[in-house]
Amino acid sequence: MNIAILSRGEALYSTQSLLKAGEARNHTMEVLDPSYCNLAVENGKAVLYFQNELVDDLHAVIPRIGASNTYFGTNVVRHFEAMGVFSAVSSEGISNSRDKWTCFQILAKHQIPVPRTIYASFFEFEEQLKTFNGKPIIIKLLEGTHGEGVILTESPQNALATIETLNAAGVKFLLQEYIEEANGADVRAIVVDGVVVAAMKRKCKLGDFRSNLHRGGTSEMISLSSAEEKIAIKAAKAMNLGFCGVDILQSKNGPLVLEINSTPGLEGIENTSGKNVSKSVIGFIERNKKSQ
Ligand SMILES: Nc1ncnc2c1ncn2[C@@H]1O[C@H](COP(=O)(O)OP(=O)(O)OP(=O)(O)O)[C@@H](O)[C@H]1O
Repeated sequence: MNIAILSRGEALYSTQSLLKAGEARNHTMEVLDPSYCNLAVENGKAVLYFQNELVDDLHAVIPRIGASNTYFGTNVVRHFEAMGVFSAVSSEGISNSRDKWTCFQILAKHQIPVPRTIYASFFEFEEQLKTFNGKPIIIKLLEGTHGEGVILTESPQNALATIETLNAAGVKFLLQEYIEEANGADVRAIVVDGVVVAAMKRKCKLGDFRSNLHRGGTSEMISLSSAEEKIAIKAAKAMNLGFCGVDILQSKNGPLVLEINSTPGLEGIENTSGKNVSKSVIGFIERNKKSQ
């Protein structure tokens, strides 16, 4: 098969890992930078050019769309879908997972437990702060990533000052209960084709509450409980994502889905779990091709 990885970073670990996994299965692999894809509708058909060259020989794409390129990158994926090219990550799943509130709405629709979260108009936020009964509150930017844009406020006064500042800067955010018993850790499960293929526990560095590896967190191997495994699979399905990372907080009331990542980094998870996630993604593409 001819498979393209849609990535702006050919040298990145994740891109290289996917390239190698595809080549090991004798597929013709290439990397296309979505920023150089030109999209057209010609004679009623979706057509795509990479710079000036027509791209009409691909069987599948593996999107690795970064947060800084969500709008155009998702359009490129949607264009391939319109051309009948199989995408390992759906354009719908990418755009829905990038906006944290949209993601929570979809998870709620599918009865998937998440931390108590509030999105309200600025006029209502002060009232809504009271519903947290003076407990610490997490304030999150709707489109933050790598733990940037996640703030822990210890008191309602801090929360109000933060909210007023974000509002003055014109930034959209949500309020969320702080799951203290998670103890600065979360679980990342990688789901491919409805199966958890790898998992790890991430722990924050001393003095932080965010477990992101980009924020200096550390990771260790973990076996998921059956409740965690079920919730990860259900969340990926609800988001229509054939390949994604599901972040879970271990709360006293059971696992809570924190977020879905449509472009999960592969370096941390493959090295920590010892699992070849890329091989699973290529297998997913092969099975899909066979069932066509
Ligand atoms: N409600 C919460 N209670 C406890 N800890 C939390 C909560 N929300 C976030 N955290 C911690 O902060 C980290 C970053 O939060 P979140 O995953 O929402 O941010 P992000 O910027 O979207 O990260 P990512 O790069 O994974 O997309 C989480 O991994 C978790 O450790």
